[in-house]
Amino acid sequence: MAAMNMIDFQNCFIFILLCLFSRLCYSHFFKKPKDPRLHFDLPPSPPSLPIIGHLHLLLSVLLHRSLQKLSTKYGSILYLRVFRFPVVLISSASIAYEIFRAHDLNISYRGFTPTDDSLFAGSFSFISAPYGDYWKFMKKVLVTNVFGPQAHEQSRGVRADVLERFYGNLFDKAIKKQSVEICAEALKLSNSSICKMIMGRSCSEERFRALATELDVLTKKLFFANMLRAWFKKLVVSLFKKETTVISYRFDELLESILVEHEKKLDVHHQRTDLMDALLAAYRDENAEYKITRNHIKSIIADLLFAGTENQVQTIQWAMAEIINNPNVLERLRGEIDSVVGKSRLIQETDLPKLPYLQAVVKETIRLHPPGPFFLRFTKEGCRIRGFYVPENTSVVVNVYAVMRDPDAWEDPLVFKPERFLASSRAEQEEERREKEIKYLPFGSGRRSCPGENLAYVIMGTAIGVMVQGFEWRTTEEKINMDEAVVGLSLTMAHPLKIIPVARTSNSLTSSLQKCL
Ligand code: HEM
Repeated sequence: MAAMNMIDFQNCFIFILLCLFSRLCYSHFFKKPKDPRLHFDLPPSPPSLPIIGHLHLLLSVLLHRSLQKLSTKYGSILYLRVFRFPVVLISSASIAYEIFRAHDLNISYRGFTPTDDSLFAGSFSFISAPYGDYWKFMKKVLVTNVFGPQAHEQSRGVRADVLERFYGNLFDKAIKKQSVEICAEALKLSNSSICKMIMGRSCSEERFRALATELDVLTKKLFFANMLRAWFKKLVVSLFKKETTVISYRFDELLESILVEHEKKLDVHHQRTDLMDALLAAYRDENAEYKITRNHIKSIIADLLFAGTENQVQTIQWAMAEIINNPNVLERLRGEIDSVVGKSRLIQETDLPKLPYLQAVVKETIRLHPPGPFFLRFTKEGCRIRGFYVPENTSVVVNVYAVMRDPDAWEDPLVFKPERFLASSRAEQEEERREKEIKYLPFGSGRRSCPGENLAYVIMGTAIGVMVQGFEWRTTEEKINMDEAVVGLSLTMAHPLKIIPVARTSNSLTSSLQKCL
């Protein structure tokens, strides 16, 4: 009898558990939330599936293209639902302009859930930080020590050195008649420039590349997790916690040793020479505006390495592919460089203002092939965009790829046409600046836009300039295959560019560069 009672009790307990579980599932997945459309005028929405909403539309390898097709069919502002979590997708230049004009502060947060002790997307990260005291303090430190005009001027020699080595490597390969993997060479250049500017030394590219690739993939997962909310988001993020911790630990190990080196150097020489020194000084300053920790220092360095390297690598690769596929562009570009710089010394940063066509080639490359095809923000409060209501805590995804191929904003949007960025008169330049603000968003917009834009133009411009000035390029195919692939969140070439340099001069141009510096 006792045993029977026990079984009854167990069954009853299981039954109650099942009821509770079904109720939870029902209320989470099936019960309709109070339909906000009854109260608000939400943006249009494509047909969705039960439970998952529009999730199936986001499961695409070339997501930027699937979303672009979706917006062509249903509209430039769309309301999507991932389970019950709202996402607003923006795909036109004019709407993107409107949200940054009218709602910049409201969407100045990326909505990342801090993964506590991690250097990435954690509570120490500058990129993930909400717009507030920490972000403002760090932005000031970054402008003073890396991105501002004075800091830029001071680090010019470092970049010239790296550029010279970049040319030297290519020249070496040309002599040995070896092919060049553009991504690998561009990574050395980009990584060394950024590392030397912020830490006064370079890091091992192999080690960095391995970490950056892992991090890129992880970021994609966190990016999607961040479109979700509350406990569900925490659950998804916790699934990647181990991965995040492992990558973070490896970066931490690398950066802690460099930090210790800097501490020793500062104790002996008392002289600040790079960003890490400035951050250490702030860390030791009792009266600093914001009290930062060692983790803040390592996290911002990791942020800069991550945000500043791969984007440039991909742009340099796409630019060379476009230049080789468009012989008329190559001819005009080389003509401009030869006439301004000549053939006896290597191009340098200070030549760039006199090379408008080179600048236009870089801009047009990023327009057609933005390395980050979309970026994510979060609404803090409900707001109206184009007359539609966008509720609070909605993920706002701007499809930059679609915006910069928007046929309403760009003439021949699919054609590689650097001339579109050439402005002859001052009035035209002003017009171009205004237009650019509206429809050219590869670096984002508003207060959370990319602080590295000018620096990136200089590093990429001189790198592309060197490749065009110093070498002819041979390929095995008649036309370079421009198919796209996405690695992590970066838009890259499906068939990495491998080309053979032939030096245009029998002697290296670098010794003459040294005389100029
Ligand atoms: C081709 C080169 C680059 C591209 C296309 C690019 C693009 C972007 C984009 C789209 C954003 C997000 C903007 C937004 O949310 O509105 C961003 C943010 C950021 N980028 Fe870049 N970037 C490039 C190079 C760099 C470089 C060289 C650095 C630094 C060394 C850098 C550092 C950052 C940082 C720190 C942020 C976060 C800003 C914040 O949260 O306030 N980027 N970048």
